[in-house]
Amino acid sequence: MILEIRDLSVSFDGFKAVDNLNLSVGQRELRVVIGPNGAGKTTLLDMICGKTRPTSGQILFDGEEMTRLSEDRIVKAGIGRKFQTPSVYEDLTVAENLEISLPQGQGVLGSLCFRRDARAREAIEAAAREVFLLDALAHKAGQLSHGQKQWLEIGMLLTQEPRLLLLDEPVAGMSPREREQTAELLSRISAGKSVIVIEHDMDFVKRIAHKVTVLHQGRLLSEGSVEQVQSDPRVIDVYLGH
Ligand SMILES: Nc1ncnc2c1ncn2[C@@H]1O[C@H](COP(=O)(O)OP(=O)(O)OP(=O)(O)O)[C@@H](O)[C@H]1O
Repeated sequence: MILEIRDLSVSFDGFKAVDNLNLSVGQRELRVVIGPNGAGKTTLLDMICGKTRPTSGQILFDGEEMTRLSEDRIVKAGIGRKFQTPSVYEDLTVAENLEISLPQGQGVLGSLCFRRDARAREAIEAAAREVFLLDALAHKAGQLSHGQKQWLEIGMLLTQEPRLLLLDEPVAGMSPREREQTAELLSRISAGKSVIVIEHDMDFVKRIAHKVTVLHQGRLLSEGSVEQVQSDPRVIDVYLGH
């Protein structure tokens, strides 16, 4: 297991947004987290990446306790997070956006060493190719479609070579074609890393999920294959039946 969450809870002014949650994610697993609005999905990812501090419980990444580490340390440990709205630098090109996200010391700008320069270029091109943006390297990020911005942000995360990627509704606002490409991208990524995706679109969930976790009111409601959770009466009752 790359991620083990034990008895995790967080309260906001006495309200339990995540309540005694246990969750394990395997190596090269693509896990999808679903559940109604307010179920605690985003809060769960916020705790894994260190943005929100749990009230109690443990988050073990590759056997190491992450619970009290800073967001920076958690990124360095190998956990990358993408938020719901893309946050790319609109005035910079695709290549520049990818470059500034390279791990420290690898950037082309200010680099005096030719070989390092070439390595950085290769890393930028590899990331751009991976997220379907090789032909757009010189374009300003502000000119990209919403879906392409989402891909650029995934590319920026990939340059940091995370071992666990956390994605909050990665296909929101994407065209059908972009969704298809994103499904392909996520399958490729999960051949080498673990991925946790929050998603509402069940057709997309069916295409990508190895396993699904259903949250409701901060608790684990159901877990299993897409077919298993889709036929679970509790899931139909609180989520899929609506
Ligand atoms: N910082 C905070 N302070 C107070 N309450 C919060 C905070 N963050 C989240 N909550 C509450 O915790 C609950 C869970 O929110 P969360 O955003 O994790 O749900 P979600 O499952 O991601 O929902 P959605 O599908 O709408 O994004 C909600 O009731 C929300 O209002």
